[in-house]
Amino acid sequence: MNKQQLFENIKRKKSFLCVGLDIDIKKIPTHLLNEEDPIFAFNKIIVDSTADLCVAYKPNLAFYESLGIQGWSAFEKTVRYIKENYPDQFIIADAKRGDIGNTSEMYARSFFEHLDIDSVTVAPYMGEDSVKPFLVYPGKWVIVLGLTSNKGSQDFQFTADASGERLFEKVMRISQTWATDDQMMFVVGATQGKLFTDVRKIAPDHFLLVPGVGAQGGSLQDVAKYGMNKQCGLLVNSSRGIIYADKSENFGIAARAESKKIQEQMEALLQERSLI
Ligand SMILES: O=c1ccn([C@@H]2O[C@H](COP(=O)(O)O)[C@@H](O)[C@H]2O)c(=O)[nH]1
Repeated sequence: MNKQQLFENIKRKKSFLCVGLDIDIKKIPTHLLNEEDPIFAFNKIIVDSTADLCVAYKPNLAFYESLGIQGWSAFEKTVRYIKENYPDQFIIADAKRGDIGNTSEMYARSFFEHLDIDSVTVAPYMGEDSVKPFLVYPGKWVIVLGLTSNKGSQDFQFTADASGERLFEKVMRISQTWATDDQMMFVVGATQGKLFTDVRKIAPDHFLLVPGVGAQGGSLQDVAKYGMNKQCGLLVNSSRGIIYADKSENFGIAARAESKKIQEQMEALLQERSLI
């Protein structure tokens, strides 16, 4: 999927919502524990309940890997289920990979060849040769950590060099020279509010993956105000706020209601900017 196709999906669905599939076996309704694959059973209901309201799904690998083979199998089944039943969805493997070149090649092979996922998040700390192996797959995306949503983003990402350029700015300025904006996005946390203005000075045309609304308290309105561009340019993720909106057997209905609430706000924001 390229940038224009992603934008077309956003306009058609009036939504730039990404539903985060961060499934903790300790938090899913207990009746599902009788299923052969409780995590997949949970995901199937979440996906079927939300697919018309979002344009992307983001399973975070940590939640699957924590369960060993069973978790990885649930992850693969979930990806295949989405691809077969909702082929217009953009799938993000939130794995935050990145290593020396030959190792990154294996990570890329796993997500882009074995699973044919649309994109993977990558930590850029190890530099160009750690990111490039992900960029040789036509139509696939690398999502580079830019300015993260957590408190610890303050520890390194705001450190400025002698010219005043902050680390997150340097990361985004340099890494975008490795790929086109049809292959690379950046992660920018919803909790960063007004700083989206600074991000847009460096990356005016890139899509941004924006985690941090919902459970982390980031403001969708601020993200749109400071971060939206002429192709929307935003995939805003909510994980816990949607998947655990209700912990009973009605969790699918509640996930849908929560997604609908966010989608309606997104529709209004897209309308305000005359993008739909
Ligand atoms: O800066 C970042 C980068 C990644 N994440 C991930 O996004 C989701 C957020 O989940 P919520 O439950 O909606 O808070 C999760 O997978 C994080 O690992 C992030 O939050 N911030």
